[in-house]
Amino acid sequence: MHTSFTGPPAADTHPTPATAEELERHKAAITRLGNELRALVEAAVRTAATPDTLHRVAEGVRHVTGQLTGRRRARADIPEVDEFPAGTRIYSPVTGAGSPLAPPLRVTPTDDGLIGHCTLGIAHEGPPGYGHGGMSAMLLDELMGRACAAAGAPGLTISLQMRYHRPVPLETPLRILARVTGTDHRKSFVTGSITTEADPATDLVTAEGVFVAPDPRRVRALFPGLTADGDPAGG
Ligand SMILES: CCCCCCCCCCCCCCCC(=O)SCCNC(=O)CCNC(=O)[C@H](O)C(C)(C)COP(=O)(O)OP(=O)(O)OC[C@H]1O[C@@H](n2cnc3c(N)ncnc32)[C@H](O)[C@@H]1OP(=O)(O)O
Repeated sequence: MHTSFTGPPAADTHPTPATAEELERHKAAITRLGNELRALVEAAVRTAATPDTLHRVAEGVRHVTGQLTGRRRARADIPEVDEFPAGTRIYSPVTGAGSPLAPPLRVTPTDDGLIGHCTLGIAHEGPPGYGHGGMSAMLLDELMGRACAAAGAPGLTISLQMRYHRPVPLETPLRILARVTGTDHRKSFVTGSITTEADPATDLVTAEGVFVAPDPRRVRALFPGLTADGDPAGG
């Protein structure tokens, strides 16, 4: 068992999945809820409904929220369905299928790094019709961090320099690239870019980052949810 929970177990909660099949079922259910929540967020920030309707919907959402607060993971616990640090982070605000905050970014390897695909919605808006600059930074920070992990040196961002060349259009398929360009002991130097799928030659945003693999003696203190061999801890 990987994940620990706080609070009393509720009768309507599923026992912690143990088999690969149960994990897949759990991931599918998390993903389905994430899809519905993303649709709700998008509808909520786009709607022109009346105040009465908004109050009625808010009441319904409060009721739904109450169904998910019985059995919860603690702050530092790593969900059982996750592969930390290089793989699935199902509640990541960038790549997580289960997070209503995530576009989500779909990541695949390239010859020399990673490529990500996503489409930003109106919930990610900065200037009218365009993506928030913080969203661009979040997409790049995540993919650049994942590129370090894919290259065998998972690390945390110590510096991220952003250049915003052109606004990033909403509701337009995007292409995000990340590549490790060099290393120095525990530091990795990484570049990244955002373009549209339709025009991959025109950089909208570029970034340069430095990531540091934490001192191994600090990893347990930083991530108490990991065991000594780097797997999520039991709980
Ligand atoms: C199994 C293990 C997995 C672990 C890896 C998990 C990765 C999981 C990936 C999730 C996917 C990505 C997600 C998106 C990326 C985020 O969003 S990360 C969140 C934002 N970043 C942070 O919160 C990092 C905050 N900073 C820190 O906690 C500490 O600086 C660190 C990164 C743990 C390094 O601490 P440390 O291991 O004690 O390093 P230390 O020995 O002090 O320094 C090593 C070198 O780095 C330099 N350095 C260290 N920190 C800094 C700094 N803040 N500023 C400037 N230079 C610095 C030092 O000067 C030193 O350089 P040299 O003297 O060798 O030239």
